[in-house]
Amino acid sequence: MLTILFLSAILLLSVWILLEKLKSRYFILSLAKRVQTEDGSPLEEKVFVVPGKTRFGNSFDILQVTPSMLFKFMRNAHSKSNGKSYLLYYFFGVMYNVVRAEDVDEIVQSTKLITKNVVYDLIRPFLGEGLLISTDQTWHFRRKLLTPAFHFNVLQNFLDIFKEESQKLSKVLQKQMNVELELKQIIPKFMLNNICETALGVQLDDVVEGAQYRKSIHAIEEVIVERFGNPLLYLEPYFYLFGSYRKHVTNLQIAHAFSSRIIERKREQFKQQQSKSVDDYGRKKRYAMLDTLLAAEDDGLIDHQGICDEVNTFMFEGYDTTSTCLTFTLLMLALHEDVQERCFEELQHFSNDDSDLTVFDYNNLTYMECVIKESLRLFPSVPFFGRICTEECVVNGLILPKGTQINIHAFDIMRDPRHFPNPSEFQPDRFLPHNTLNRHPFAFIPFSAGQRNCIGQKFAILEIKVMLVSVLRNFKLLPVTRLEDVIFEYGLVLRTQNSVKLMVTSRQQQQSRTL
Ligand code: HEM
Repeated sequence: MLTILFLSAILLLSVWILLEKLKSRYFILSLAKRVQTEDGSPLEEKVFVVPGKTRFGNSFDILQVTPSMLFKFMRNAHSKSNGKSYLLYYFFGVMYNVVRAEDVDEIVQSTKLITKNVVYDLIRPFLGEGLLISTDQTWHFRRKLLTPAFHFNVLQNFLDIFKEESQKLSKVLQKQMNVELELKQIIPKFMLNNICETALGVQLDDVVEGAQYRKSIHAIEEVIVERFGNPLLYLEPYFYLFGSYRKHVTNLQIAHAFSSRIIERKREQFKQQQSKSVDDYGRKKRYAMLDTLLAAEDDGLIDHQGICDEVNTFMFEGYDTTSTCLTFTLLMLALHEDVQERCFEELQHFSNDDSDLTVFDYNNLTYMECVIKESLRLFPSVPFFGRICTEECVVNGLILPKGTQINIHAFDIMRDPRHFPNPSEFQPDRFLPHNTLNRHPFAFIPFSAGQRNCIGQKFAILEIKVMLVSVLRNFKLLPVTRLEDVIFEYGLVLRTQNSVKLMVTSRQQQQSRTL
């Protein structure tokens, strides 16, 4: 009897020791491997582990949440972390959330960490293996192929198109002076026209077509966000049975049919112009984005599906991000009359006729650029971006198990008071050249950083400047939406639950009234 008791005690002790050992390596109830520190120091010294609501880690913390609840959940986790980057444990894996500029460096500079994480799997049916989502050789090859399509010389050719659209925008505003304007009903149309006519080289003369595309993108986004907030919907069969599967498929068809029609139209034009692959001086022509892809197709370097994926990626990336940026910049200008006036004054140093302005003139609008950057700092169109560890990797002194999801929260990083004192205040002067000298290189990352940074950032800044110049010359912006009433939410880009509104009034009338 004694022997049996003794043996049972030994067995229990062994099981207990084994479990303790396992517990230090694995989060048993989450079926996930734990993050360890490289130097064996306590994990809490390097990173904050967000306590879960149940014994299963954070697996049940964000089931069936709305996009705004999810946004709030992440901000709450950040506020609890005391400025440290933080870990969330889910079933089968861990998520490393980066909220410090100092922690960004090793991730974006790593040649191993270029694969996007599970969030992007939800976008894959829409954008396929386009530049945003693809990885390894496909990504390397396409990035190299498309980089020249964003060369300065190519951007220069886009200037007239941007100016034309900015004038169209001003005409629309002219008809709606002194009434409340909902910016999302106005801005996106012109930004979609811009990307279609520049990068893709096709004019959107059919207005209904563009409107339908924008509606379909919105519907696709709604479904993606619904899945994003409920991990069960990541599972295809569950999504098929209980999610908005039909809505997803119908709208994908509309969006893909739209981009296919654009490719077909351009293919016709391209065949006719193709005979001339050098310019008048005998130099190899630099093509805009879709021409580059069609030329590569001729050389057997990309297939039709590849072109579709890239066109979808560029149309989406090139229109929703810039619409969001312009919307928030206009809002901030309306709310800060002094900043608006300084921008207007800066314009007085340039020709009064927009058609005379060159790319160099737009580059020299230093203060306006500060305003755009400060708006992007506070309201980054892409509030976070992700990577996955395709193998175990050491980052910032942490051993991240294979499969770790990494999210870099630009939204939090760019509101870090160590790099931006009084971070909630709108202070464009922070970006004047002498004020940026000693700033951490990854404190301001609205376009991401490293090799997977935004290929279209120069395009975006030029485009937004051209639109702003035309608006500010003609109108004074007056506030309607107050910042304290804005409720942020996650979408494919940063969204607000309520509409962003402002009013415009004629600048000439205003001036004659004050004289
Ligand atoms: C204010 C406007 C914009 C912002 C804030 C922005 C931001 C970003 C960010 C943060 C990324 C990295 C995303 C990630 O890693 O998940 C990115 C990537 C990308 N952006 Fe932009 N973007 C803007 C405008 C544009 C425009 C105008 C275009 C095209 C004309 C464009 C095309 C792309 C593409 C193709 C990628 C993927 C690049 C790669 O992985 O190689 N973006 N952008």
